[in-house]
Amino acid sequence: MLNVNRINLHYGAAQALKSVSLAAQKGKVTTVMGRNGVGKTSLMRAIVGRQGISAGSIEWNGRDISRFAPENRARAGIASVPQGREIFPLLTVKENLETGYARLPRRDRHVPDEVFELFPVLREMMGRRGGDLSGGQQQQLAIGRALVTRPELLVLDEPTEGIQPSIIKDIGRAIDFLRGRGDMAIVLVEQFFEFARDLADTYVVMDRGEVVLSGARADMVEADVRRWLTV
Ligand SMILES: Nc1ncnc2c1ncn2[C@@H]1O[C@H](COP(=O)(O)OP(=O)(O)OP(=O)(O)O)[C@@H](O)[C@H]1O
Repeated sequence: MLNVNRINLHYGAAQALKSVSLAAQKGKVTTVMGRNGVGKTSLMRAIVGRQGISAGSIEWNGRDISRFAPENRARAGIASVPQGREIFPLLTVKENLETGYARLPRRDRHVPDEVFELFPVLREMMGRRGGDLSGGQQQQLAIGRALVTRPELLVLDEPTEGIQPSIIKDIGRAIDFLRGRGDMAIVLVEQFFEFARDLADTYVVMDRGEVVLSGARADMVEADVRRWLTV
């Protein structure tokens, strides 16, 4: 279980997160919604260790990982699909997937079958360069690369951004499948409201660095959430 407890995050003097709390459980999807620039990516970066926090704590499976370096969080089972995907354009699809091997014992250094079951296009494209894939295929590759590390916490930052509807559906199905396996906690940052709503077990809405609404999807009042999302 992930517990983010009242964290602050600063960029120099500018405060991007103010006392933000969030929980994520295995077998559940926690969605983070909010307009551009409200701090969603900063929260993701804090969870995976790419940005330090200035107050509060981040606990994963009962351990305080607030001061862990990103590679130690990865070793503890945390993987992310960053905004903009960050795949390696000059490496092939196969090589991109293999970059996930670094933290795995030798016997686990293979791509799990489920990656190709969820995203068959990756098998067809194994020899192609990452940079030659469409945006949607790159997003599938970024998710596949995260799954290679067999994460127990998967953090996805706006996976539908700039992606065509058919691939958005595939990504939604993949997230739903991974949730159903029950052994992975999923944090989904998403601005596409319907996509976020349909996948959420619990949700938080952020505005100006703070959580302004949160709860179970079953109790969500859509109009209240939408009010925070419209400009
Ligand atoms: N590296 C940085 N240095 C300084 N300020 C930053 C940095 N990264 C983000 N910010 C600022 O922190 C605030 C939160 O940004 P963040 O990217 O976390 O928001 P976001 O909700 O993810 O937005 P988007 O949906 O556009 O990705 C913004 O005001 C942004 O300008």
